[in-house]
Amino acid sequence: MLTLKKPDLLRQQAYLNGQWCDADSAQTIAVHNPATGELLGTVPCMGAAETRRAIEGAQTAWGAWRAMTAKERAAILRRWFELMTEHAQDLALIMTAEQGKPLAESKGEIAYGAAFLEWFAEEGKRAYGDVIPSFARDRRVVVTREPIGVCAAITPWNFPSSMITRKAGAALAAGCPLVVKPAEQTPFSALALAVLAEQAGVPAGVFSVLTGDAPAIGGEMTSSPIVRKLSFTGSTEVGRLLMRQCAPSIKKLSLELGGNAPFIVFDDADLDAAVEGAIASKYRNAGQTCVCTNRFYVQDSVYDAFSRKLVEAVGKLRVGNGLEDGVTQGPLIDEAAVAKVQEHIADAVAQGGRVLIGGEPHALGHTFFQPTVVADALPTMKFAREETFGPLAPLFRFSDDADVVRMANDTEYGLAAYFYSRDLGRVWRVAEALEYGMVGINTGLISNEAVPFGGVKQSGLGREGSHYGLDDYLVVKYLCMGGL
Ligand SMILES: NC(=O)c1ccc[n+]([C@@H]2O[C@H](COP(=O)([O-])OP(=O)(O)OC[C@H]3O[C@@H](n4cnc5c(N)ncnc54)[C@H](O)[C@@H]3O)[C@@H](O)[C@H]2O)c1
Ligand SMILES: O=C[C@H](O)CS(=O)(=O)O
Repeated sequence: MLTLKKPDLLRQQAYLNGQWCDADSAQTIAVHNPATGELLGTVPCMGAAETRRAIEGAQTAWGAWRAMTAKERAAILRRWFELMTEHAQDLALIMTAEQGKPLAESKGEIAYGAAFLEWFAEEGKRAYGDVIPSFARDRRVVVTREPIGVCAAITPWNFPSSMITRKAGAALAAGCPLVVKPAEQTPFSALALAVLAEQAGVPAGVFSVLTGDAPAIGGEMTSSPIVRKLSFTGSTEVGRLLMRQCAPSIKKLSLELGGNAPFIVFDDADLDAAVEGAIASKYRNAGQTCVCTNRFYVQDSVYDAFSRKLVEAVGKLRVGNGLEDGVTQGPLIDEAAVAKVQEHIADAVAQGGRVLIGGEPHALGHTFFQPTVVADALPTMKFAREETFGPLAPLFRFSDDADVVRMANDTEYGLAAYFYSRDLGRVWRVAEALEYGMVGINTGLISNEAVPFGGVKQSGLGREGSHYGLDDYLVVKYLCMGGL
């Protein structure tokens, strides 16, 4: 069982309109530790009725929340940030227990997630409008930016804390209340955020966390006329479904969806730096991030050297329970995730792919999997088109720049891309030709609260973080004052 300095951070009730409560049906969902299979606890299995109450509570709370000054809202968000920072160790322990990532990565996510509260506390004070030179002598034109209203959010298991604060920070700073449904695999991180939100002074109804039946809760969020905006982070498949469900009520949408990131190593790359970036962008969270590299393209003349260096670095990764010191790769989230990785490896080998390291479930059992590198990858292999979402690095060869850019862009996704080159002209040409929302150049780590995070094509809509992220929770109002 978890030993926390602040034991009441681990809640087995949902947080609705300032109250901790069970499901109307008293039904619960069990939550297990993916590293050990042990039962961590249960959370309420809520549905449409509880969701409706949370949305109505948010509508009730909205008036007073939007009437606060941006500075007053900022003070509460800042306090929430401070409490997250103060309790980072406990929050990280909860996250590693329910999601599996190494404790160091969990601590990193808590700091990253808290930073969105800190960032948007300040950004909310800069929701500037405009005064536009009038089109008539007797009129004056003013533009204001106002909170869109009650917002709903549905978030994934792979970053169970920061994917919530990335939305909550922007929504609350803009003056909007937010109702959140976290992933069923990782509810405790979300509920711990609610404990600290309550302590920070977030008023009842401004931030609620529902756990339970995803289609029922999502169905209410997407159909309620009170909900003006939905922010979703998760798979492209579910994103499409939610987009369809929101269409009848014309909700504003933020969609942070799937990816299939290319990682291009040109012949003029610093290979040691490229390997460091490859490890960071491929094996973080055991390959379970939306911006993880899914395809490595290595130029012919450096293919063997890069492959050798990468295999050497992958061999140093240590697989184990994320609570153990020195572990750098935890388990995958569930058996389905393991099966997907095995399917992609088997498909590649059947087409001539060569496993250079790994390739099998780890001897630790459960959902641990060996960090894997496969050489001689081909465009006909499944990982060329499907997001693996696991610790598998396929190595494709390429000859010239135009060819590799074409291959890199040959996907319905467009979230993140990476490449290594030290030729300035090549850097600009390739950066401008890649059809992605985010491009890492000579780096494998691009995420931060101050940058516009998001994709193009079927990786989503909108941006999170940065000053762009606030726009998604505001609407523009044009005031025309006549008779002057
Ligand atoms: N672009 C990003 O920022 C980002 C971040 C994290 C994860 N992802 C993507 O998410 C996927 C993996 O995460 P996942 O397995 O949690 O995704 P998922 O789409 O299966 O689940 C995400 C959330 O949607 C909920 N959900 C599922 N079906 C639903 C329904 N019918 N109605 C309402 N809610 C529903 C789940 O309960 C969960 O809370 C990957 O494709 C990954 O690339 C993207
Ligand atoms: O899985 C996608 C998240 O957005 C991860 S991160 O923002 O790159 O940390």
